[in-house]
Amino acid sequence: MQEENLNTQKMRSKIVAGNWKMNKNSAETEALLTELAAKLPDTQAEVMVAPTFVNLQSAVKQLESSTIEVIAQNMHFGESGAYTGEISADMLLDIGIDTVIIGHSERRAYFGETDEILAKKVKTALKKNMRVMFCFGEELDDRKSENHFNVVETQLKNALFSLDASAWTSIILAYEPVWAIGTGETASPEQAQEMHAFIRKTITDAYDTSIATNVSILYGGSVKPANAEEIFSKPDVDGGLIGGASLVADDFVAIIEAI
Ligand SMILES: O=C[C@H](O)COP(=O)(O)O
Repeated sequence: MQEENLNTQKMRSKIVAGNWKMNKNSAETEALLTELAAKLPDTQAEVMVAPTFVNLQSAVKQLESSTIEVIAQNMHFGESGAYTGEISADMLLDIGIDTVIIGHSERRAYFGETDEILAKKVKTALKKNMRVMFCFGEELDDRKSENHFNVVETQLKNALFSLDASAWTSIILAYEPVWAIGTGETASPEQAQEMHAFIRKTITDAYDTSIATNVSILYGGSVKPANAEEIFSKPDVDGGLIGGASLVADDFVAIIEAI
């Protein structure tokens, strides 16, 4: 059993991703990427950054010779057409981006993205052979009423559980309890581990153990240099999706070092 755990641990990637949200103009983006590339520690983890749409293309060019991957914060489910203000999967691919965040709680809360919309986005991204970093997580009321496991299970089921088993090699999960995002509140390492283990069990029930053990599950929500190591030490936590702390090179580097 111990041997099996070691093997399965090796098979899934460790990932640290920085979601810059609506921060950093072009000069600031270039400066932060320059600093990050210079300070990037030796790591087995995949390191990703998600600048704003307008700076994606220059970021890709700037990081051409770096191992840091540039990813997108969002995309539309349509392939092209009359969707004013939106960006398609093909447009991202065209500038060298093949990983996209889908389902961030801010997209759900402020832009009305429902499970149904997210399921369509996931489907389009996978059809285009993109990798999806799918975000989900409960709100404070769900946690208080101890409904958090049900909420998370429903979010996964609605957006992901109709996918073919083969699609799961292109899925990264990011569990982000909404009450811990940008609030300074963090789920305790034990709360994170408890939920991540539940997520793996839910995937095992819906698919099988192999898919569940091979999918990377990141934790997001006020990860900082001070708490990263303890959170990342939990067996079912495979890294983090970092907001605020990814905007400061030294903090992001310290979080990468913690994995
Ligand atoms: O996408 C990142 C998450 O929303 C976490 O943000 P935060 O680290 O600022 O809490």
